[in-house]
Amino acid sequence: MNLSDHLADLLSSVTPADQLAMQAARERQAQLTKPPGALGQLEEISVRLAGVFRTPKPHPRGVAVVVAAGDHGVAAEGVSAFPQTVTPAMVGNFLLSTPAGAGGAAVNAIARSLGAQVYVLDAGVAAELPDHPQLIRAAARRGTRNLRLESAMTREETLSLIAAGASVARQAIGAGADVLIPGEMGIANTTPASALSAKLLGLNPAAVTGRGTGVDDSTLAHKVEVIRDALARRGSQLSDPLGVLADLGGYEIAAMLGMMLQAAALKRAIIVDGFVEGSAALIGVALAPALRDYLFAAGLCAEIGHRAQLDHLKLTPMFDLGLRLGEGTGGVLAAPFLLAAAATLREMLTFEEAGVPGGSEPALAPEHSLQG
Ligand SMILES: O=C(O)c1ccc[n+]([C@@H]2O[C@H](COP(=O)([O-])O)[C@@H](O)[C@H]2O)c1
Ligand SMILES: Cc1cc2nc[nH]c2cc1C
Repeated sequence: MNLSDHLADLLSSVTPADQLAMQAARERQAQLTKPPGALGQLEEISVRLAGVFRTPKPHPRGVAVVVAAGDHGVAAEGVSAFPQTVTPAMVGNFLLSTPAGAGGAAVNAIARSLGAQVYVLDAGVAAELPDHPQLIRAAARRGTRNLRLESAMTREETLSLIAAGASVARQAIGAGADVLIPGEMGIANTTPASALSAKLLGLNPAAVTGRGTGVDDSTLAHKVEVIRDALARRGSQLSDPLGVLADLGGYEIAAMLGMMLQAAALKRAIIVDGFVEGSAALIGVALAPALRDYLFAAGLCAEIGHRAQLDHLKLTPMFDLGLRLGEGTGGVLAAPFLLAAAATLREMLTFEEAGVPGGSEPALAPEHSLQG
């Protein structure tokens, strides 16, 4: 199958969540031993999980994060607080042996603390990466082109990274993941993420461009100008979301999009971590609106454009810890909320089952009805 047929196939497999299972879950939530609504946001999460897993008693088990790494030609414009050499060095860090286990980065430590699997994908790092048995190679090119001046990626490269992301999602799901977290690492990637967000949301670049790794005021102003120039090229049209991604995106963003589409096609829950992940999700819902049913927002991240992304996606963040790291860290932190929400629906007893007074009266069967 060629790559564009592969994408068309994936898009047509992304179908809406199961409304009947959601309705049954809502009814069950109303009978569980707690005041109505007392589990707050966990209740809506549990109902949405019922829709994803197509049962009023969902039982998601494995959690996996895939860290896709890529470099960006636009780094040459001086839009990051860190040099591009940090990207391959961090890929090394994701894979390093440490006394605690594999990987010395935040995502490794957080994933270990919660029992989540970590996969590492070279989506297009600029430097040659040394071989490592756990490194999944998918680079179509060593870093994107400079999006200020030209299209960052070709359509073929974009399709190839979407397919690579889909493939690693199948691998993770095959190994037991029911909750998939796309994560990323790539110096300068908040610039493409901001450019994509400005374009897709129709917002002024200044409204969706933040400090990323922590750029100062003058670098932030320059970053906004770089994004304005990129948009002024008019290299793509909103009616062609794949073209927009190729024009303004990044290889790891395309890979995360592929992961999301594949996980949704296989009816798994997807946690969307931060601002860079959010930009992949915006392309995803433009291509396949039903993708939204499978997305769960982790926390609100510190990038100023994140709120606008989540509003567009109609997703509610689960916490606000001021995270601005990336790597899928917030997504991994959010996973226990999903597992716990599903457990309430699956394992809590109803008022009737537990013999607790105060539940709503079950509807009278017609043969017992006073008028019957
Ligand atoms: O996704 C986010 O919310 C996020 C917010 C701020 C920074 N990051 C990470 O920081 C890097 C991009 O920042 P920058 O300043 O180089 O564009 C990249 O490696 C991302 O993983 C990620
Ligand atoms: C050290 C470092 C680690 C990161 N992880 C994700 N983005 C990052 C950016 C930097 C600079």
